[in-house]
Amino acid sequence: MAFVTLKDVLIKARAEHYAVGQFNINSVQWIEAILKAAQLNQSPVIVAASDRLIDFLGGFDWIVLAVKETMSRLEITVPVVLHLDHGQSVESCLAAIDAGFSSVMFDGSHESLSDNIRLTKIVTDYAKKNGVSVEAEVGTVGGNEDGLISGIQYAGLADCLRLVQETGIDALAAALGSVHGEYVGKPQLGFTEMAEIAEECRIPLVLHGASGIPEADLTKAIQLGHAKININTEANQAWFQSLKESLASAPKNHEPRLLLAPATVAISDVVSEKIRLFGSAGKA
Ligand SMILES: O=C(O)C[C@@H](O)[C@H](O)C(=O)COP(=O)(O)O
Ligand SMILES: [Zn+2]
Repeated sequence: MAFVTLKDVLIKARAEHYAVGQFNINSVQWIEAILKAAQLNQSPVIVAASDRLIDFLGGFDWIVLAVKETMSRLEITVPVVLHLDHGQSVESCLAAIDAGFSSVMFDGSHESLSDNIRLTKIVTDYAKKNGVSVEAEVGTVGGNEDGLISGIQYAGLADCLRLVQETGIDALAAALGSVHGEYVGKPQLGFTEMAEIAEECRIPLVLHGASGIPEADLTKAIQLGHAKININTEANQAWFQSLKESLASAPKNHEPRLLLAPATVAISDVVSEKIRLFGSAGKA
């Protein structure tokens, strides 16, 4: 079964005010867990590999093969996007496209706006020729380093408009106060700016760093135009918690399958919960 693109799933999601979840893979276990949850809930899904983990995961070709094989083995019928998350260079994005990813994010958020636009445009030109969708970012999503939140830089409307209009991207990650990893304190999302950017840019918005954001804020973000929501940390925390419980309950067990099978179910449960919250269940 072929992968679909962000455009295939996000335009409908934005129009009908739900969001499609992006769930990151951290090993083959995650692939199975995410696909099973999407199929169970009859939801479109975005399976993402973060650029920083491509080598750890076995490389672009292996990831494409592994996701396709798992879809076939599990008889997955729901729409699946295979997305490169936080592509760190033009070269990475082109390599992902050549390997068969159906979508890429070019993360030029640390570049000047003009370089971000210039590099994103190289990616969109190549992606369009290959029928692949592109996400790009303006502003900076914060990070949690040793319990300190830093690096949040809110996206401005004028910058968002330029990036969208000058590159032809399919989805826009406008950083509006969210943070990758665990939050310290309450997230401060810029809802006023969000409404304005969604209204003016007219393309689906992407929310990075969605783990730990209260449900009401996520629902509001969806109503205001977010059609793609990224979750990684909460699935990893569920995996870790399950693994700790397995180790504690049978400390002499060294059989990986017995330790990891419950953890796969724990990931799946988080994905199912998010799919229902985002309103994409039954939208496949
Ligand atoms: O950790 C990664 O490399 C992927 C994440 O940045 C992902 O794009 C994301 O935004 C998820 O955020 P989280 O749920 O706060 O981990
Ligand atoms: Zn992210």
